Amino acid sequence: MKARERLIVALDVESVDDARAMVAALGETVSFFKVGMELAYAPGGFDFARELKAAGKRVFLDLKLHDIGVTVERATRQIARLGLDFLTVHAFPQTMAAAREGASDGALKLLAVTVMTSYDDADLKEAGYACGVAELVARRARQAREKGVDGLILSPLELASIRPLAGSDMLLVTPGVRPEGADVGDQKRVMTPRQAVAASADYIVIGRPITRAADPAAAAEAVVREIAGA
Ligand SMILES: O=c1ccn([C@@H]2O[C@H](COP(=O)(O)O)[C@@H](O)[C@H]2O)c(=O)[nH]1
Repeated sequence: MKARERLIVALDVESVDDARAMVAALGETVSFFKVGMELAYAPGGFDFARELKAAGKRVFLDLKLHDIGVTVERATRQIARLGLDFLTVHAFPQTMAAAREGASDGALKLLAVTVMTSYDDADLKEAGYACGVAELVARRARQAREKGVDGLILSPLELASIRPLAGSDMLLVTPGVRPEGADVGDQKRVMTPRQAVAASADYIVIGRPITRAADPAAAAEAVVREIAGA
Protein backbone atom coordinates (compact mmCIF):
# COMPACT_ATOMS: atom_id res chain seq x y z
CA MET A 1 0.00 0.00 0.00
CA LYS A 2 1.22 3.53 -0.78
CA ALA A 3 2.05 5.77 2.20
CA ARG A 4 -0.76 8.19 1.28
CA GLU A 5 -3.35 5.40 1.39
CA ARG A 6 -2.39 4.55 4.98
CA LEU A 7 -3.47 7.94 6.33
CA ILE A 8 -7.09 8.30 7.49
CA VAL A 9 -8.07 11.84 8.48
CA ALA A 10 -10.73 12.12 11.20
CA LEU A 11 -13.29 14.73 10.13
CA ASP A 12 -14.30 15.71 13.66
CA VAL A 13 -16.07 18.94 12.75
CA GLU A 14 -19.42 20.42 13.66
CA SER A 15 -21.24 20.48 10.35
CA VAL A 16 -21.31 19.08 6.85
CA ASP A 17 -20.33 22.52 5.53
CA ASP A 18 -17.21 22.48 7.71
CA ALA A 19 -16.43 18.94 6.58
CA ARG A 20 -16.79 19.86 2.90
CA ALA A 21 -14.47 22.83 3.40
CA MET A 22 -11.87 20.60 5.11
CA VAL A 23 -12.04 17.96 2.37
CA ALA A 24 -11.60 20.70 -0.24
CA ALA A 25 -8.64 22.18 1.65
CA LEU A 26 -6.97 18.76 1.83
CA GLY A 27 -7.57 18.08 -1.87
CA GLU A 28 -5.65 15.11 -3.29
CA THR A 29 -3.40 14.95 -0.22
CA VAL A 30 -5.90 12.70 1.55
CA SER A 31 -7.85 9.80 0.05
CA PHE A 32 -9.38 8.24 3.18
CA PHE A 33 -11.64 10.02 5.72
CA LYS A 34 -13.19 9.01 9.01
CA VAL A 35 -16.70 10.22 9.77
CA GLY A 36 -17.20 9.90 13.52
CA MET A 37 -20.13 10.52 15.80
CA GLU A 38 -19.95 14.33 15.75
CA LEU A 39 -20.26 14.59 11.97
CA ALA A 40 -22.42 11.52 11.33
CA TYR A 41 -25.07 12.79 13.76
CA ALA A 42 -24.96 16.35 12.39
CA PRO A 43 -27.78 17.19 9.92
CA GLY A 44 -26.92 15.49 6.61
CA GLY A 45 -24.00 13.58 8.13
CA PHE A 46 -24.78 10.18 6.64
CA ASP A 47 -25.59 11.67 3.23
CA PHE A 48 -22.24 13.46 3.38
CA ALA A 49 -20.47 10.15 4.04
CA ARG A 50 -22.07 8.76 0.88
CA GLU A 51 -21.20 11.94 -1.02
CA LEU A 52 -17.54 11.48 -0.07
CA LYS A 53 -17.61 7.89 -1.27
CA ALA A 54 -19.26 8.91 -4.54
CA ALA A 55 -16.48 11.48 -4.99
CA GLY A 56 -13.95 8.63 -4.98
CA LYS A 57 -12.76 8.88 -1.37
CA ARG A 58 -12.65 5.92 1.02
CA VAL A 59 -14.89 6.34 4.06
CA PHE A 60 -14.61 4.95 7.58
CA LEU A 61 -17.80 5.30 9.63
CA ASP A 62 -16.69 5.36 13.26
CA LEU A 63 -19.93 4.76 15.18
CA LYS A 64 -18.60 2.20 17.70
CA LEU A 65 -21.82 0.18 17.78
CA HIS A 66 -22.69 -1.51 21.06
CA ASP A 67 -26.16 -2.84 21.90
CA ILE A 68 -28.02 -6.12 22.21
CA GLY A 69 -27.15 -8.52 19.44
CA VAL A 70 -30.27 -8.20 17.33
CA THR A 71 -30.04 -4.40 17.30
CA VAL A 72 -26.36 -4.47 16.33
CA GLU A 73 -27.04 -6.97 13.56
CA ARG A 74 -29.91 -4.95 12.08
CA ALA A 75 -28.10 -1.62 12.43
CA THR A 76 -25.01 -3.07 10.76
CA ARG A 77 -27.16 -4.37 7.88
CA GLN A 78 -28.56 -0.84 7.36
CA ILE A 79 -25.08 0.68 7.46
CA ALA A 80 -23.75 -1.91 5.00
CA ARG A 81 -26.32 -0.59 2.49
CA LEU A 82 -24.59 2.83 2.52
CA GLY A 83 -21.71 1.27 0.58
CA LEU A 84 -18.90 2.65 2.78
CA ASP A 85 -15.57 1.01 3.62
CA PHE A 86 -15.05 0.57 7.39
CA LEU A 87 -17.36 0.47 10.42
CA THR A 88 -16.41 0.22 14.11
CA VAL A 89 -18.14 -1.88 16.75
CA HIS A 90 -17.07 -2.48 20.34
CA ALA A 91 -14.98 -5.61 20.86
CA PHE A 92 -17.52 -7.52 22.94
CA PRO A 93 -17.98 -11.07 21.61
CA GLN A 94 -21.78 -10.84 21.28
CA THR A 95 -21.53 -7.44 19.58
CA MET A 96 -18.88 -8.58 17.10
CA ALA A 97 -20.77 -11.78 16.22
CA ALA A 98 -23.95 -9.79 15.60
CA ALA A 99 -22.17 -7.22 13.43
CA ARG A 100 -20.55 -10.02 11.44
CA GLU A 101 -24.04 -11.38 10.68
CA GLY A 102 -25.25 -7.93 9.64
CA ALA A 103 -22.28 -7.41 7.31
CA SER A 104 -22.18 -10.96 6.04
CA ASP A 105 -21.25 -10.17 2.43
CA GLY A 106 -17.88 -8.80 3.62
CA ALA A 107 -17.88 -5.59 1.54
CA LEU A 108 -18.07 -3.40 4.65
CA LYS A 109 -14.99 -4.09 6.78
CA LEU A 110 -15.71 -4.41 10.51
CA LEU A 111 -13.17 -3.03 12.97
CA ALA A 112 -13.44 -3.93 16.66
CA VAL A 113 -12.51 -1.21 19.15
CA THR A 114 -10.32 -2.95 21.74
CA VAL A 115 -9.49 -0.31 24.40
CA MET A 116 -9.94 3.39 23.68
CA THR A 117 -6.64 5.17 23.09
CA SER A 118 -7.66 7.77 25.67
CA TYR A 119 -7.60 5.09 28.41
CA ASP A 120 -4.66 3.86 30.45
CA ASP A 121 -4.42 1.20 33.18
CA ALA A 122 -5.76 3.63 35.80
CA ASP A 123 -8.87 4.31 33.70
CA LEU A 124 -9.56 0.58 33.40
CA LYS A 125 -9.10 0.14 37.14
CA GLU A 126 -11.50 3.01 37.82
CA ALA A 127 -14.07 1.32 35.55
CA GLY A 128 -13.76 -1.93 37.51
CA TYR A 129 -11.46 -4.00 35.30
CA ALA A 130 -8.99 -6.28 37.08
CA CYS A 131 -6.50 -6.25 34.19
CA GLY A 132 -4.43 -3.63 32.45
CA VAL A 133 -4.64 -2.29 28.89
CA ALA A 134 -2.17 -4.73 27.33
CA GLU A 135 -3.97 -7.79 28.67
CA LEU A 136 -7.43 -6.53 27.71
CA VAL A 137 -6.37 -5.56 24.19
CA ALA A 138 -4.85 -9.03 23.69
CA ARG A 139 -7.95 -10.81 24.98
CA ARG A 140 -10.23 -8.73 22.78
CA ALA A 141 -7.97 -9.22 19.77
CA ARG A 142 -8.21 -13.01 20.17
CA GLN A 143 -11.99 -12.80 20.54
CA ALA A 144 -12.25 -10.52 17.49
CA ARG A 145 -10.35 -13.03 15.44
CA GLU A 146 -12.64 -15.84 16.64
CA LYS A 147 -15.72 -13.82 15.69
CA GLY A 148 -14.40 -13.13 12.21
CA VAL A 149 -14.19 -9.34 12.27
CA ASP A 150 -11.84 -7.81 9.72
CA GLY A 151 -9.62 -5.72 11.94
CA LEU A 152 -8.90 -3.96 15.20
CA ILE A 153 -8.72 -0.45 16.57
CA LEU A 154 -5.89 -0.30 19.08
CA SER A 155 -3.15 2.09 20.06
CA PRO A 156 0.23 1.95 18.32
CA LEU A 157 1.76 0.78 21.60
CA GLU A 158 0.09 -2.63 21.28
CA LEU A 159 0.97 -3.26 17.62
CA ALA A 160 4.13 -5.25 18.25
CA SER A 161 2.43 -7.71 20.60
CA ILE A 162 -0.86 -7.97 18.69
CA ARG A 163 0.39 -8.35 15.11
CA PRO A 164 1.58 -11.95 15.65
CA LEU A 165 -1.84 -13.04 16.92
CA ALA A 166 -3.78 -10.92 14.40
CA GLY A 167 -1.75 -12.29 11.49
CA SER A 168 -1.37 -10.49 8.18
CA ASP A 169 -5.03 -10.77 7.19
CA MET A 170 -6.49 -8.65 10.03
CA LEU A 171 -6.31 -4.87 9.59
CA LEU A 172 -4.65 -2.99 12.45
CA VAL A 173 -5.87 0.60 12.58
CA THR A 174 -4.41 3.03 15.10
CA PRO A 175 -5.67 6.35 16.36
CA GLY A 176 -3.50 7.86 19.11
CA VAL A 177 -0.96 9.04 16.54
CA ARG A 178 0.85 12.33 16.99
CA PRO A 179 3.60 13.88 14.85
CA GLU A 180 6.65 14.80 16.93
CA GLY A 181 5.86 17.84 19.09
CA ALA A 182 2.09 17.84 18.40
CA ASP A 183 -0.33 18.37 21.26
CA VAL A 184 -1.35 14.96 22.63
CA GLY A 185 -4.70 16.29 23.96
CA ASP A 186 -6.81 13.56 25.54
CA GLN A 187 -4.91 10.67 23.91
CA LYS A 188 -2.94 8.61 26.44
CA ARG A 189 -1.32 5.84 24.35
CA VAL A 190 0.48 7.54 21.47
CA MET A 191 3.30 7.16 18.98
CA THR A 192 4.44 9.15 15.96
CA PRO A 193 3.22 8.23 12.43
CA ARG A 194 6.64 6.76 11.55
CA GLN A 195 6.74 4.64 14.72
CA ALA A 196 3.16 3.39 14.22
CA VAL A 197 3.74 2.29 10.62
CA ALA A 198 7.12 0.76 11.48
CA ALA A 199 5.34 -1.20 14.23
CA SER A 200 2.96 -2.67 11.57
CA ALA A 201 -0.07 -0.37 11.51
CA ASP A 202 -2.01 -0.83 8.28
CA TYR A 203 -3.70 2.53 8.72
CA ILE A 204 -3.17 5.47 11.06
CA VAL A 205 -6.00 7.81 12.07
CA ILE A 206 -5.15 11.46 12.71
CA GLY A 207 -7.63 14.22 13.44
CA ARG A 208 -6.75 17.44 15.23
CA PRO A 209 -3.04 17.65 14.34
CA ILE A 210 -4.20 17.94 10.71
CA THR A 211 -7.67 19.47 10.84
CA ARG A 212 -6.71 22.14 13.42
CA ALA A 213 -3.41 22.99 11.70
CA ALA A 214 -2.97 26.42 10.11
CA ASP A 215 -2.37 24.61 6.80
CA PRO A 216 -4.13 21.21 6.95
CA ALA A 217 -2.86 20.06 3.52
CA ALA A 218 0.75 20.80 4.52
CA ALA A 219 0.26 18.99 7.84
CA ALA A 220 -1.21 15.95 6.04
CA GLU A 221 1.57 15.98 3.45
CA ALA A 222 4.18 16.02 6.22
CA VAL A 223 2.54 12.93 7.77
CA VAL A 224 2.53 11.15 4.38
CA ARG A 225 6.25 11.94 3.94
CA GLU A 226 6.95 10.65 7.44
CA ILE A 227 5.05 7.41 6.77
CA ALA A 228 6.89 6.95 3.47
CA GLY A 229 10.17 7.09 5.35
CA ALA A 230 9.11 4.50 7.95
O1 LIG B 1 -9.61 4.24 20.61
C1 LIG B 1 -9.96 5.16 19.83
C2 LIG B 1 -10.98 5.00 18.91
C3 LIG B 1 -11.29 6.04 18.08
N1 LIG B 1 -10.65 7.22 18.15
C4 LIG B 1 -11.05 8.29 17.21
O2 LIG B 1 -9.91 8.67 16.41
C5 LIG B 1 -9.86 10.08 16.24
C6 LIG B 1 -8.57 10.61 16.79
O3 LIG B 1 -8.56 11.99 16.66
P1 LIG B 1 -7.33 12.90 17.15
O4 LIG B 1 -7.84 14.29 16.96
O5 LIG B 1 -6.16 12.57 16.26
O6 LIG B 1 -7.06 12.58 18.58
C7 LIG B 1 -11.12 10.64 16.90
O7 LIG B 1 -12.10 10.78 15.90
C8 LIG B 1 -11.55 9.56 17.88
O8 LIG B 1 -12.95 9.50 18.02
C9 LIG B 1 -9.66 7.39 19.06
O9 LIG B 1 -9.05 8.47 19.17
N2 LIG B 1 -9.32 6.34 19.87
